[in-house]
Amino acid sequence: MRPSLAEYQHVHSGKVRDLYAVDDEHLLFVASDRISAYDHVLATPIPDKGRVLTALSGFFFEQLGAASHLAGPPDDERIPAEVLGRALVVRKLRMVPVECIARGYLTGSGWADYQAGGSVSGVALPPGLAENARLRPPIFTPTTKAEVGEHDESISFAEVAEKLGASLAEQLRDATLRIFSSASELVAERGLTLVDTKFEFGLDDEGRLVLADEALTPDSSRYWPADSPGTSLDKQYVRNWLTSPASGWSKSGGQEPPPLPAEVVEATRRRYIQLYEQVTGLSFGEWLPSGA
Ligand SMILES: N#Cc1c(N)ncnc1-c1cnn(Cc2cccc(F)c2)c1
Repeated sequence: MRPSLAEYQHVHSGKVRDLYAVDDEHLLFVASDRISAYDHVLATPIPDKGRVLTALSGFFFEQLGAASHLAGPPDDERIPAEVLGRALVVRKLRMVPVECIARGYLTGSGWADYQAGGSVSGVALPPGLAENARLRPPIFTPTTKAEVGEHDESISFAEVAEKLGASLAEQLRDATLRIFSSASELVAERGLTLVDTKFEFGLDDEGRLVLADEALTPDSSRYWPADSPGTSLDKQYVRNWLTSPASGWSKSGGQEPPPLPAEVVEATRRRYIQLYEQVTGLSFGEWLPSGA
């Protein structure tokens, strides 16, 4: 008999994820169907988003072979029925207070930083690069972990080393770039470009570095179709509608975004499922709960 979610102590809620204590050594990492856009958590959930992102994390935790915080299978008996398929049991770690970002392309905030100063998180880049330019080799561009409502701020590798010590800083950089490169190769074989990603790491009781949080989901990463650089795969329908006259909303108006039309919700749901099936080669219809 599975426990109910109410039996677990709520630990933390982010914009789209929730964390509960299972016992002294384990947490329940829950992905919601909430979606954020333009720094707002939208009023309209995307059905199956939490299940898709959990299935993707589980896939990469298994495929990449890196030491991860995963502490049980997707149908672990400790997972309550109401979140089965969108929750994982994970080991409790001492979390490293740095967001570990790898970039294979110059886009998003990296492009903005480059335009402003010719570098990203202290990594100097050649002049004259265009937006979406490929970065060979990929670069490590860490940020702080901002408080709720604040934005993460770029920090240099030297600042990470000053904050955490040179050895741990080097481990974070090496692990981030190694896992990013492995995942990039894997998804490239499936017609996708992994543009950038944010990893979070923790330390276990023996002081070993362990991959935590979510892994290579569209919430922590950018993916492009390999033949269409710059095309967001998951939130394009939402962003296009929100910034179209049809929504009656303005990014700069200070208002909460309006609810999404059903067709935008369904198109976005299908995009998430399509990304999962393209990355994994598996049918999302086989993912939990399937009468588990
Ligand atoms: N992963 C992980 C993890 C771990 N394995 N051990 C200890 N702490 C964490 C942990 C603490 N905060 N977060 C971010 C986060 C995730 C999910 C939902 C939220 F609200 C917030 C992660």
